[in-house]
Amino acid sequence: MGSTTGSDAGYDALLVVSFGGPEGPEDVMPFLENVVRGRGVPRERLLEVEAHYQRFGGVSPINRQCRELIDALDVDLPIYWGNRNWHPFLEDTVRRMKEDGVRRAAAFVTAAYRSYSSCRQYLDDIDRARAAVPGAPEIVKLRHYYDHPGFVAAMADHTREALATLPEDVRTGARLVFTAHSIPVSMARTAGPSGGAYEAELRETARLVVEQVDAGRPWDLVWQSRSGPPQVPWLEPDVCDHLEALHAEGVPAVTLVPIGFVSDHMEVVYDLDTEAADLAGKLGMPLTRAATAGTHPRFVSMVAELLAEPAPAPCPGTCCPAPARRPS
Ligand SMILES: CC1=C(CCC(=O)O)c2cc3nc(cc4[nH]c(cc5[nH]c(cc1n2)c(C)c5CCC(=O)O)c(CCC(=O)O)c4C)C(CCC(=O)O)=C3C
Ligand SMILES: [Fe+2]
Repeated sequence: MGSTTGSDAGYDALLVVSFGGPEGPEDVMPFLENVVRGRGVPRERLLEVEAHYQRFGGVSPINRQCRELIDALDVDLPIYWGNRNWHPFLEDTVRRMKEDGVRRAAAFVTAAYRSYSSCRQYLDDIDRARAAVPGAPEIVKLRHYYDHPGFVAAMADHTREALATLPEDVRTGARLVFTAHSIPVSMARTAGPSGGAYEAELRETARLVVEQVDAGRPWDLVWQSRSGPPQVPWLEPDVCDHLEALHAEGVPAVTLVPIGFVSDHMEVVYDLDTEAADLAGKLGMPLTRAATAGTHPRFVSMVAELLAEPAPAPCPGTCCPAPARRPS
């Protein structure tokens, strides 16, 4: 396993860590129960989300996207893959890594920004999986890559392509609307080492993308896929409310850029391509959606570049704290 990639930091394997998603109708409810265990998501919300998955035959695009990314990666290390919420589960993968003799793996997490859900929770998942496997390998989480030139270049290319598919007469006036998964306001406040990192990092990535695509074009950052009980405040505005507001202001067209997701998820194919697209149709407002980073060559090469960096310092234990667990 003498490798060029990652040899400085001494890795002998790459572990891709993701959220996981169902791959058939029977998987949907058990998957959702894994996601929301102890998190106080109301039953009605769960049934609503179940229906989104069932519209697509119970299949989320996320696992396929993980497989495609892994196939596209060009690294001189064995690659493993483990998820938080669905097969292949992280714990099973860590067990296999141990059996294969892996000693020190780098973890690439398919979430680019800092928050409890997108950083600390993955660190906790890794710790829990290691604790369940005696002799488990050391696992070093690679750094956050929201502002990495590879991620930015991929999203800039995809944004340019989506703008170019708008009808010509509305293209010049079209607004770029960046979207990310909403999180509770309390979680946003405590994101990162000094708070507010989730929103600040998303804004920075959006700014870098706009700079490459069309500096000076107006853009917004809005939120999608709100969950949780209605009395708990989450980041706003929601993308659909925002589309209505833009339409009322006379904005002639929109290109949505799901900057918060690194590949297609149910949130992208349902909340944007179905719900937001239907709304735009009703409003008579042309809408296109930028592809996620997925297997864009610059995003793929970014992973190898991250592996070649010196091992990052671990997140301070105080950053991105877990929210209080609520019974559902
Ligand atoms: C910040 C963030 C990311 C981005 C970072 C990352 O990528 O990790 C993300 C990704 C994802 N979220 C996903 C799915 C879900 N998220 C939920 C619920 C929640 N998400 C939250 C936050 C985030 N989520 C939060 C604070 C909750 C409330 C409950 C809790 O505190 O955990 C629920 C429950 C039902 C509902 O929607 O209410 C589902 C089904 C999928 C898979 C989709 C697929 O199958 O394609 C992916 C990639
Ligand atoms: Fe963190």
